Amino acid sequence: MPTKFQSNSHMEVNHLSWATSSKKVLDDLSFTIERGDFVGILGPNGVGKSSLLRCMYKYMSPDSGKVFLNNQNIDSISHREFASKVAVVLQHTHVGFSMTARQLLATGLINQQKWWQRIDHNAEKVEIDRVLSLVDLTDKAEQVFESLSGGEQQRLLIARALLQKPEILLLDEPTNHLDVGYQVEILKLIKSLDITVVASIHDLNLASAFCDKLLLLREGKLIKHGTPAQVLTPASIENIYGIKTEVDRHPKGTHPRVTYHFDGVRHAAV
Ligand SMILES: Nc1ncnc2c1ncn2[C@@H]1O[C@H](COP(=O)(O)OP(=O)(O)OP(=O)(O)O)[C@@H](O)[C@H]1O
Repeated sequence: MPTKFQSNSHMEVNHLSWATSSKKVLDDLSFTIERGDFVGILGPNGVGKSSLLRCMYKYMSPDSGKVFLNNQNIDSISHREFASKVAVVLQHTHVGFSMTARQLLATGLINQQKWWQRIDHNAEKVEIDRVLSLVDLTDKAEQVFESLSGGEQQRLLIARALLQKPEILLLDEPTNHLDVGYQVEILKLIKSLDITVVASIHDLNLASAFCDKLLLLREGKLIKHGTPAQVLTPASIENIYGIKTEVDRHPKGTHPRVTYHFDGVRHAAV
């Protein structure tokens, strides 16, 4: 059957499957990412979230199925053109040799330069200072990447992705390593960009508060896709994670709030 694109489709994953020699990791996944949506990918450890993202950013080819960007099969888009539209922030990024935060950010601008253009170092500096300030790392600009804390590295990599001015940002656990304050700050920042975002997230309450749509995976299959209220029900959470929860409305918003049951745990007296 030919793919029927939805009018607002920014990315489309169509019957995507991928397996290792011993395991079917992604099993016939189909969904549409609408333009401007912040989409969260949820599911237990090892369920295939990173593998799905890898297929979506052209790092890995699926065994079957297709991924479309602006209704164009990503296989037919050159890596350079793809990189000008889609930025990626991974969980573990190795920076091969010692680079300061500022030098690392400068590498994020290389893709945008055309060979006939002279590099405007002043404009580059202004742009780098802007994103350093956005992620609150101005005072770390001259520090070597490896000597930054895990959270600082994560924020710097997000800043580098923002320099690309992508239309789509794909993030693998962007809140990993971040303390609660920065988790909220980074998600607020990402949300304020007004671009399409797809991110794997473990924290159900943060996913509920920030995401427009959620994809819930189990054993490589898409179990639910919809708004946080449609996806985050006690039944689906118990089905996927095996824990009991209460789900009500967040008192400061309309999104679901998930409270975990800790049966059998003796809590401290108040
Ligand atoms: N290149 C590979 N070779 C062998 N197995 C792989 C490979 N890539 C992924 N896997 C396996 O596929 C499964 C899904 O891995 P993936 O990293 O996509 O899960 P995830 O949902 O992102 O997990 P987590 O939440 O722990 O980050 C895991 O069992 C993993 O070991």
